[in-house]
Amino acid sequence: MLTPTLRLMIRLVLRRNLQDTGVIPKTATDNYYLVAALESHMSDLDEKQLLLYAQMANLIKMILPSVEVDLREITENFSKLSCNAHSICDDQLRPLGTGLYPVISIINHSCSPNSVLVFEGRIAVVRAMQPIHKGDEILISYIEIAATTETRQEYLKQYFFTCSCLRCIKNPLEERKENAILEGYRCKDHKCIGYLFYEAKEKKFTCQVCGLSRDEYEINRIAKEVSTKCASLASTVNPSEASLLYRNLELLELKLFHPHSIKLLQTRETLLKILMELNDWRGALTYCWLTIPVYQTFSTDINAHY
Ligand SMILES: C[S@@+](CC[C@H](N)C(=O)[O-])C[C@H]1O[C@@H](n2cnc3c(N)ncnc32)[C@H](O)[C@@H]1O
Repeated sequence: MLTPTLRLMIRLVLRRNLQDTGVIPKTATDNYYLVAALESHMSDLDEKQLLLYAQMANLIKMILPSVEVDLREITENFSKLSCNAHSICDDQLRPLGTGLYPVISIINHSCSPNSVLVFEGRIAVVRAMQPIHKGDEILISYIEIAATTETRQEYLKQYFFTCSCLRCIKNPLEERKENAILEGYRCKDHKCIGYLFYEAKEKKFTCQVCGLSRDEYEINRIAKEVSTKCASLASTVNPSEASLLYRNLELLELKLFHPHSIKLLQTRETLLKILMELNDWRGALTYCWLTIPVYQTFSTDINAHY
């Protein structure tokens, strides 16, 4: 089966061919489709990526033997596609394919964006997530924003730039705070959403908001239970059974992780998908609401929340 990117590339090659032979007219946006960004990025591609693109270009030559195919141009275009195309998802967030939208392609990235790209069918819609003042740049995130700076920079390598948004250039203390929320533990007082720093000398994790501590032994014990539960989930295929097991995992993770941690978010997002599969829309909506505060935290100033 052809990948969405390959299918899109075949359509672009055929379109270009039909235009070059005068069968269909050229349009004003044609040149824009694959020139946005990446003109200088070919030299940045690592060998493995270049080889993959070259192999895919060869595949197109085999699929379209009667069409004149410029291998270098197609290799370059694959690379441009990877920077400019977007995955189209349905309203249940299932990937439907890949789309190239000339106007959307000019929107830059931020790890704390003011807008989000969503799809209504095949129509791409950019929605503001907060008031945007006249003259402000509209920014979306190309990647999952519930991730540490290190992980986000890793994800962004495929777009050939180093992000320097406010979230990426914060000071070491702010960085530690964000990591303690995303990958750390929750406060002993479940009403407090403070973040915990590890104190090696005393082998304890102390909440930086209320001052309560959790000892390392207790944390390790629950962490072990969580990983045992996660391992037992791998063999589950039945959605009803999976929903029960994931709810148990969620309850256990709630005792361990920060309420806005990536681990808890992932468990809740999995539960959301399972509940949609079970047509339990009320349950799915509840989990949808539970994921929102995590994203709110990172699309605005983190200090406003903790
Ligand atoms: C979809 S295009 C965005 C539009 C592009 N800046 C342009 O002028 O056509 C993606 C490319 O834009 C650049 N880009 C996007 N966001 C950026 C950011 N926050 N900092 C630096 N470069 C960025 C990168 O080169 C990336 O590969």
